[in-house]
Amino acid sequence: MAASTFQHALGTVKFLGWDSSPGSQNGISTFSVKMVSKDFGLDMRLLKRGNCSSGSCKLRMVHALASHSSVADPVQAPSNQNSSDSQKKTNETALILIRHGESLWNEKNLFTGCVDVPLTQKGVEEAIEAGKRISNIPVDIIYTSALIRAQMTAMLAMTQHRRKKVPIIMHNESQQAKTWSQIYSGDTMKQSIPVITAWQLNERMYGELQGLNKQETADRFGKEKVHEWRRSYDIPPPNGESLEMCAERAVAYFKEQIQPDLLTGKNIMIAAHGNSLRSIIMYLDRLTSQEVISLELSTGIPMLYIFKEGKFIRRGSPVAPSEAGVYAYTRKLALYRQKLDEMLH
Ligand SMILES: O=C(O)[C@@H](CO)OP(=O)(O)O
Repeated sequence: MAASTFQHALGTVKFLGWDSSPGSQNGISTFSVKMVSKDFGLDMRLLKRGNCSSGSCKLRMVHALASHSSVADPVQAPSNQNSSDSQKKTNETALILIRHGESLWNEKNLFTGCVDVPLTQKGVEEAIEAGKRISNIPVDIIYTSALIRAQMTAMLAMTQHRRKKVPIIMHNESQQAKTWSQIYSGDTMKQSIPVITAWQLNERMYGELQGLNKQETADRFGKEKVHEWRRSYDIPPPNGESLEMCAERAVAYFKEQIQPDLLTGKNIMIAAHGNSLRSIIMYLDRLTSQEVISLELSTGIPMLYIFKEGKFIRRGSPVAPSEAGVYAYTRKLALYRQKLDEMLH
């Protein structure tokens, strides 16, 4: 039989054909399928025995196998995993945005931009506190920037999550990195959350201000000039990116990579930066370039959105893991939390 592909919610499943191995004896045929999951960057070849002979039967078995190997949460997450037309159907999913905790250069009041600086002790504590606040909200995929302060924040926050899945950074930078970081257990995968890193979510590149002290720069160039560089929409700092330029790549990435995951029912957390998140919030909340100027984000504060019927509904920041308002708002979130309670008691 010619190789055929099958579209599963988790990725593309490719039927590679019948195997002529000893498994095809005694009327039991062996067939081989390959599953390429977008979520896990997974490229897994599986051998499965089956006794089907018709093409449709084979495809059904391939589907069953793909479902078996999926990262679907045994706690019924508020997603449409059981729906065959989940691509089109209306979903209600959670989107958490979190700016990284305080970095060593935040503490020193230095322009940071794309310089890769780690968290301070306070930043570590902020990330853990943020994790407590979202510990009852489902997370299926994590997106972070390529910078360590956002990645540390995401990882530390997930140590507090009640579902206790393991966040795993996907290494797709080369074929070797991909191959060497593969997971070969479906069960282990079910207990994992893919962490996708993307430079497009990086902080706005601050050009020749990177490494300069913010106060000293204001003293030297004037308060107004520095405020214009920091908070105007379309005026870039010397040889750096304006917020508009940062928004072009961050929002394009959100629309092309993250929004399709939300549409297929995935609950997403994005750990990123002051300006890349301001850009994304401008898109989510339909802010004008005037309105975004006054938007300020604190370090380590998670913000929750519900994605429903193609719209982003801002829910603000859960103040505590048990905040009633968040769970009262959506039945699916309340149900998820209830299942966690049942599972953990
Ligand atoms: O230095 C930076 O990279 C950013 C975020 O800390 O600063 P600003 O608040 O000026 O955009």
